[in-house]
Amino acid sequence: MSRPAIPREAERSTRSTPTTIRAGDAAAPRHPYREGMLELHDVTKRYGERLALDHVSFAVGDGRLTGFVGGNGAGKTTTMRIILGVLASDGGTVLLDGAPVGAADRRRFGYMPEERGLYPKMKVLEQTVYLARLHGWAPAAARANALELLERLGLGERTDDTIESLSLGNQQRAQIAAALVHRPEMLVLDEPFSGLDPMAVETVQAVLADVAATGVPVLFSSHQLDIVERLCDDLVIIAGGRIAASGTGEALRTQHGTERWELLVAGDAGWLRQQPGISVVEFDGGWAVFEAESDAAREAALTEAVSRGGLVSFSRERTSLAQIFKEVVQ
Ligand SMILES: Nc1ncnc2c1ncn2[C@@H]1O[C@H](COP(=O)(O)OP(=O)(O)OP(=O)(O)O)[C@@H](O)[C@H]1O
Repeated sequence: MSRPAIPREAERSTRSTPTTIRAGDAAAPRHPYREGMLELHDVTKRYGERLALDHVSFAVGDGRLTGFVGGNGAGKTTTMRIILGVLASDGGTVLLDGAPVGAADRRRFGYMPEERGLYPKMKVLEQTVYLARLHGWAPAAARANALELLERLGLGERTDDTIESLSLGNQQRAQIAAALVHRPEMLVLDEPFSGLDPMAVETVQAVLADVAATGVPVLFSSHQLDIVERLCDDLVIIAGGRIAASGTGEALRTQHGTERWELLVAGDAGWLRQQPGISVVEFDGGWAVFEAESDAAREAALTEAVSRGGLVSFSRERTSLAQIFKEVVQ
């Protein structure tokens, strides 16, 4: 995966970036555009008696948009805070390119926390530039990055407004700009799509896809399964502090999705309910979605539809993430 052509280190101020030595390669300083992945191994976290994370393991590959999905209280925020080092785990490891993630790595991460943290009285551009400067960017480059990003996120007209004067959706866009303005090498976003209107969702999706396309690993949590399904390369599903499933959408479909079939006939498809080995999941007049207990049962249903006449279509339904989610968390 190719990295952006922008010479980031050269554009930064003279503040030096700490050098990390790769495990197993004592002589080589870490390349600023690293390739590799973020990995969690057996990460465990307790809050008093409550076991919030129970041996959580998964990976976020370079250039992969990874959706982190789970119900309320499943452990997403806790996991993200541990990745970012704002919370200590009770066990397990977080690795970047095979080496434990340290403070120097984390300075190159981008993070959008659950509790949004911009200064309400500060102007949008001023705030965004300030955050880039905190990460070591020189003034002119910080301003150029901030302006480009704010424009892209639809805040080009609002750069001189204070954060508190923005609508909640626009504050959210500003928060996303804040997480991205220093061109992070790893991006972690807690619910970046919550509270966004459909146009803003599209804009943010495109921005995140572009960031991932430069080779950055991106992990984001969301309750909006349709967005996750559309956007993600990989998925991690967490339930009750344990990883219930992870992998590409296709792999999860193959492993977990119960096959469903969709039938459309010109008349009424009510007869399908009486078909042996068939269980109707959704029904509306001549349209039905059903599961078949065997290939023979499915073929018999199709034969019956043909013999009754008026068959319009018969196809396999693509398993939705919502369906997989229900299946793996129950
Ligand atoms: N500071 C805390 N003290 C005690 N328990 C906590 C604390 N933070 C989280 N928990 C508990 O740990 C579990 C995981 O919480 P977490 O916030 O990580 O879940 P989540 O998946 O992000 O949920 P949501 O989607 O609702 O934001 C929950 O049972 C929660 O109540």
